[in-house]
Amino acid sequence: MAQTLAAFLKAQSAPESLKGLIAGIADGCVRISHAVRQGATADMLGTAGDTNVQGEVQKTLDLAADDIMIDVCRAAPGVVAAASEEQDGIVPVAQAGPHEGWLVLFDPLDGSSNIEVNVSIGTIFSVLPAPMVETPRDPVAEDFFQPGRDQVAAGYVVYGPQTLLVFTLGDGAFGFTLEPVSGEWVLTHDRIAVPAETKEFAINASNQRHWHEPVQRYIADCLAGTTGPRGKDFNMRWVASMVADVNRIMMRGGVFMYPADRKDPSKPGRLRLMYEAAPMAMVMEQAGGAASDGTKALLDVVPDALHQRVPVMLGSKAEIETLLTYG
Ligand SMILES: O=P(O)(O)OC[C@H]1O[C@](O)(COP(=O)(O)O)[C@@H](O)[C@@H]1O
Ligand SMILES: [Mg+2]
Ligand SMILES: [Mg+2]
Repeated sequence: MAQTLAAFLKAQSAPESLKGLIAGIADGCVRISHAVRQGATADMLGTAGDTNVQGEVQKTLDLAADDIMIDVCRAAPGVVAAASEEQDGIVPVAQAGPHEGWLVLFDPLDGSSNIEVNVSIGTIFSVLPAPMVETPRDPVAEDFFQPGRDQVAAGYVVYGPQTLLVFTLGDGAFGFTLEPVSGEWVLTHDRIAVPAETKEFAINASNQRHWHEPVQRYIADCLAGTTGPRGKDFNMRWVASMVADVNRIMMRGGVFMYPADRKDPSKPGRLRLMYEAAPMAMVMEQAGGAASDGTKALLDVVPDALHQRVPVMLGSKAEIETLLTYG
């Protein structure tokens, strides 16, 4: 009998409140998965009529998933505050004090453009330590401005043909599949190891004319295949849900890129550092892969805004090293 998430968490040496939080997030994602599967039968498709702080149209499912994740944070032990793609500011839950506590960040529904077309979507989460302060005080946004390296846990769920939870507590990355009959998460991917070499890349090629020169050269060399300097044929995949693209790379290797480009010089890349890039980078590193913003490890980027964007290059270690030699 495969190990359940509950049994796995029990065996981990992490603080009890952190394990309780992960169990709560997993339960919350089961609820989100039900909402995803209801689709049009429960009016779960379509827009909610509002925009988020980034000017993106919010979908019904974005908001339903956000409500569930905020509920999880309010109910879980030790959570001091939460932050979400769908919330302008932080959501205070408790006071920071002279005790251990957690700050939770999430992208409640990743890949929203795929909701109506029934393509895999997901949830991404990150857990940071709350500051320990002698005199209890309300949490503030600045408490969250810690590099990804400080994360105590990170992970994602893919709502695809299977519902899969992949997470790390800082000692390896593990995958649990939601067993549809029992409703249990069971360990199906023990200590995931991303192949170091690859012949597969993922990038939104419609942005090609906006890319900077090093990315242009790297992709041109991949496309040249056996006739080019790389001497091998590459394949290309782009789901447009980061969770699905990165999960594919976790399972069979590859490179995922959303680089900075010239499309909108005010935006250094499309993906958000704190609830998309940093948690995926931690999971990727814990599985033996690599993650960079093009100049340094993604986990070393220190945020100064909740919704800040960052260039992302992550995946198979040797291929990321090759990509970085392009400048
Ligand atoms: O529209 P594009 O350029 O294909 O961008 C796709 C990227 O945008 C995202 O959908 C952003 O996520 P949200 O749906 O949470 O806003 C990523 O999952 C994905 O990698
Ligand atoms: Mg997203
Ligand atoms: Mg989202």
